[in-house]
Amino acid sequence: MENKQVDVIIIGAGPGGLAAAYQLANTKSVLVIENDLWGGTCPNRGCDPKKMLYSVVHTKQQAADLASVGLQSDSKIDWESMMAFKTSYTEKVPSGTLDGLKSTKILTEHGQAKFIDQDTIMVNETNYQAKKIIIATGLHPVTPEIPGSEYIHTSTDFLSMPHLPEKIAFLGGGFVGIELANIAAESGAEVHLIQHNHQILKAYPEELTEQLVDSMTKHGVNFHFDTEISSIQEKADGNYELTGNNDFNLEVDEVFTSMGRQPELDSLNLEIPGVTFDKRGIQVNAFMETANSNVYAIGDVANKSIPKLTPVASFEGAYVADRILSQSDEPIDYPAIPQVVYSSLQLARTGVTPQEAHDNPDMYVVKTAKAGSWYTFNRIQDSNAVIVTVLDKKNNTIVGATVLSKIADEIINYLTFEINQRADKQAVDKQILAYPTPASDLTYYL
Ligand SMILES: Cc1cc2nc3c(=O)[nH]c(=O)nc-3n(C[C@H](O)[C@H](O)[C@H](O)COP(=O)(O)OP(=O)(O)OC[C@H]3O[C@@H](n4cnc5c(N)ncnc54)[C@H](O)[C@@H]3O)c2cc1C
Ligand SMILES: NC(=O)c1ccc[n+]([C@@H]2O[C@H](COP(=O)([O-])OP(=O)(O)OC[C@H]3O[C@@H](n4cnc5c(N)ncnc54)[C@H](O)[C@@H]3O)[C@@H](O)[C@H]2O)c1
Repeated sequence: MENKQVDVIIIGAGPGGLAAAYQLANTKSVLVIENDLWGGTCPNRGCDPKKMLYSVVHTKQQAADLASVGLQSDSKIDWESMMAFKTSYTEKVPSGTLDGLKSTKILTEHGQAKFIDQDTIMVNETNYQAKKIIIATGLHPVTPEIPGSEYIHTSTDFLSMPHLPEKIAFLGGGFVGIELANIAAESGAEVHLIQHNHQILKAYPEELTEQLVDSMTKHGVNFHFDTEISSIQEKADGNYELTGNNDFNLEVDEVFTSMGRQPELDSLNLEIPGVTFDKRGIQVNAFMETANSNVYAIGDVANKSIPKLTPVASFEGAYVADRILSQSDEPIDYPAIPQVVYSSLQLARTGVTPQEAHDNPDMYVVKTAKAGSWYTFNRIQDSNAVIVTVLDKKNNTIVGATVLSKIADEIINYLTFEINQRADKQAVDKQILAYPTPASDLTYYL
């Protein structure tokens, strides 16, 4: 057994771990340990491959919406070519990430990391000791504990499926279920989305999630609300029979879990450094320190009521690196965080929610714009566009926004920027922005 010493060990080479590693690498000796794909979830089996498939699907959906205004097209998705396009990107991610780390003189180990002492990690028969250790091991999909659970696939399997099955079920209508159901249905599969209660995407206002359900239904997704699957049986023809409450019964070619993700903590031996955790992740304080102040947890694996997203993981990685370099004595301070669900319509939100605003009428005003007939949205036949803004009564600046539109991703970024800049109408009106664009509407939101 070899023993080595470094300044900082980072477990997990996803967006969180990598952001910390690069920021530390100039002045510290850094070891990054990864047990699977270099780059982590987002570029290998999350955001990036998903959005490549979505780009193709979304263009088809936009073309169909413009049919009534002169666009004649009969677009069809060829799953195999679309997957090849995705793979042309993802196949280069692990080696590209590893090359990047090596060229920055960051030490790397491929293998399962585990604590064997408060400050020592064992990987591949080597013990590495460090003053500071950062855990950035992310999440993995939850699978229900029901008979037949071994037949259930995950989002990772979906994003590398060589062929599109004819009939698919997704268990759970959160981010993953909604986004993948849209891709599968638009690509030609019969899609069933099973949600155990009455609302998909519970963090969003119900009026808007209902509109998204209407839109997705028109695009071929079959929703089954208040339905919980209790068993899955393999049939003689290789199909799967799903059985649930209220006599629910459905036969499909493939079934995917999309009912949430849980922290990746297996075999880390967290009791050795005294790091505490629960089913929502590793407990951290306002400095991202765990119960052992020399061990940090960042990104998806940290138990925080902050959206679990790539830019959040990178933000936390950079923050912890700053702290280790003694550049920051301040608790982590998040700006407004935008979240977007990419489906037949995009549903996005940032900052103060309409619900929080309704609960605090002395502080906030809520403005709802049914914007389908505005020039920007009419031009792209986005007749369902809704923009809900929350304004701070004191200074009339935007502090929150929720957007349902085909271009909600773009609009929410502008609004997030306005929120973080605390821009009032005067500040926005001082800008000259290209016209006609979604940004040229910014003045109307104030
Ligand atoms: C289908 C899907 C779509 C998504 N789409 C978006 C999106 O559009 N936008 C967005 O912002 N976010 C999206 N996300 C979320 C995003 O991928 C995560 O928030 C982000 O990857 C979190 O980064 P992380 O560094 O915390 O963890 P991860 O990226 O999960 O990286 C953790 C790494 O740690 C490794 N690891 C785990 N245990 C060990 C161990 N014991 N030893 C060594 N290595 C270990 C893992 O193999 C992994 O590579 C999506 C997620 C999924 C699943
Ligand atoms: N566009 C994005 O930013 C994006 C995309 C995908 C994933 N993500 C990240 O990944 C995380 C995980 O996404 P997710 O969709 O797996 O989880 P989620 O928590 O967003 O959604 C899970 C859904 O499954 C439902 N559910 C739970 N148990 C069920 C059961 N037994 N039967 C039927 N439905 C059930 C829940 O009510 C919920 O609607 C997200 O919170 C997000 O941070 C982000």
